[in-house]
Amino acid sequence: MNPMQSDPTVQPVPASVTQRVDAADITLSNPKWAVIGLGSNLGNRLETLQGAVDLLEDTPGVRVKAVSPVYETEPWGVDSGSQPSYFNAVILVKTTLPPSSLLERGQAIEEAFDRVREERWGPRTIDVDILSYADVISDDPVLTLPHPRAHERGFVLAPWHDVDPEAQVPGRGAVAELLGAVPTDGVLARADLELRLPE
Ligand SMILES: Nc1ncnc2c1ncn2[C@@H]1O[C@H](COP(=O)(O)OP(=O)(O)OP(=O)(O)O)[C@@H](O)[C@H]1O
Ligand SMILES: Nc1nc2c(c(=O)[nH]1)N=C(CO)CN2
Repeated sequence: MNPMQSDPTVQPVPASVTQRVDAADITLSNPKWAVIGLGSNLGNRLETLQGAVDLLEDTPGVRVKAVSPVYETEPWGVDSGSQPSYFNAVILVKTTLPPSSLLERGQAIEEAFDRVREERWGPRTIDVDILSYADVISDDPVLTLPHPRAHERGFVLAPWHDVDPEAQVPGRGAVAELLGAVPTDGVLARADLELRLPE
């Protein structure tokens, strides 16, 4: 058979499919900045934070671009003295993943560190929060963007400001301004510790 002859069994690709493929191509060639908050108050907290950074970097479509200093912080939202102190950090990633896939990956990382959910704001080996994704604003309870409590938490705003002094919390204002308006006693930089930026 002449290979140049058209194959009658091949159907034309519907326009809707072409559009979806084109849209996916645009996402792939147009990575977005996302900001991720990490917290740990059980086990080897520094090793766990580093493990989460490394697992994010190992994720296809995610590149870790910056890591904040490590903070040791008093547990927020619970009775003082009822839980061990946290290590918190904030990282900046560039990603071609959509927000829902980034959330899923964060939750898979929590599971990899055997995180258990028993009580609200209970102690945990690792918490991976999506603090912001580009300038997206969404009140979907499965993935609220920006994170609904980021703007009122010193343990989030202090490391976020360190890693990106010009950052904005979409719809809420500049991280620098918000940081000036929240209590930061019990939010201490641990200059003796640091996270490695994956190569
Ligand atoms: N921006 C977000 N980042 C991570 N999870 C989110 C976000 N918005 C909504 N969620 C949802 O919140 C649910 C509960 O998350 P999680 O158990 O980590 O809460 P928490 O860390 O204890 O508390 P907080 O949300 O106050 O930090 C998740 O199942 C997830 O679907
Ligand atoms: N200091 C501190 N307190 C918290 C933290 C956290 O990461 N650090 N996370 C919480 C639920 O996400 C609740 N309280």
